[in-house]
Amino acid sequence: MPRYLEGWLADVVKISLSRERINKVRERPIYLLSKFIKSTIDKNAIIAEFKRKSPSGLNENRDLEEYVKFMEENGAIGISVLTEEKYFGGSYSDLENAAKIVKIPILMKDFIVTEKQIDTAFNLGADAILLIVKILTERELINLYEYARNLGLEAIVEVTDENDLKIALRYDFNIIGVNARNLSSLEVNIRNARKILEMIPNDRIKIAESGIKNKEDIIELKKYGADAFLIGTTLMKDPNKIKELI
Ligand SMILES: O=C(O)c1ccccc1NCC(=O)[C@H](O)[C@H](O)COP(=O)(O)O
Repeated sequence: MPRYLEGWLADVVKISLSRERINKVRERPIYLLSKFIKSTIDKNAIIAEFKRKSPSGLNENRDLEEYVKFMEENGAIGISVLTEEKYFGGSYSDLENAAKIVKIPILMKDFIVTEKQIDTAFNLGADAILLIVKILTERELINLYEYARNLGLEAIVEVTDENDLKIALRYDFNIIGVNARNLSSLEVNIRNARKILEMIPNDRIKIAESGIKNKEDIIELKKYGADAFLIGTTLMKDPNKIKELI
């Protein structure tokens, strides 16, 4: 059973626990996110996120196919697709549709607490999944990580504070996401994210997530060790921004 949670997080985990596995034969090769990030030298490694709405108040209904195609054509090295339905307006069909279009890594962005969700990610063509330290027990985190790796998927292990990071660094998770957004209060604290980034050893791939608005934010986060940048709201509001952020 995931960790004790309150409010919307408890609700979103309860929904995750009951989501059905989608049984479908995977139709695309696996594109390793770690490889794409490590081989990005001449530009910023941007993972462009598709999310229609969010608890923080985003509400942007764009054409998914157009968005993901545009991001790939303009240099994004990955796509994050929200598949959580209630709070983010996402769906498994969004993931399936994105997988038919792009030839760059796709992250299934959801609140993953079951193996069924990881099976669905693999079957629908995702290349990576998100494992959020804040909502999982350590045993669940390890088990789900190994389950994903056994399918050939990579996992971004997401931390939001020093306690989460202390847990994540006990294991050899090779991709760590630092979310500047507090998942309960929704407050975005870039300063805190920079402090967490600095605490991560350089043998891990570090992804800065949330609150990235402009090139200055990227330059600053790079100074603190970020290798890649997961950007949703800024790009959903104005996809052309990718041209100045890349
Ligand atoms: O986006 C939200 O409002 C949100 C609220 C609570 C938990 C997670 C949330 N979003 C998921 C994410 O981590 C972000 O979508 C992602 O990091 C991109 O953030 P942003 O560029 O600030 O949209």
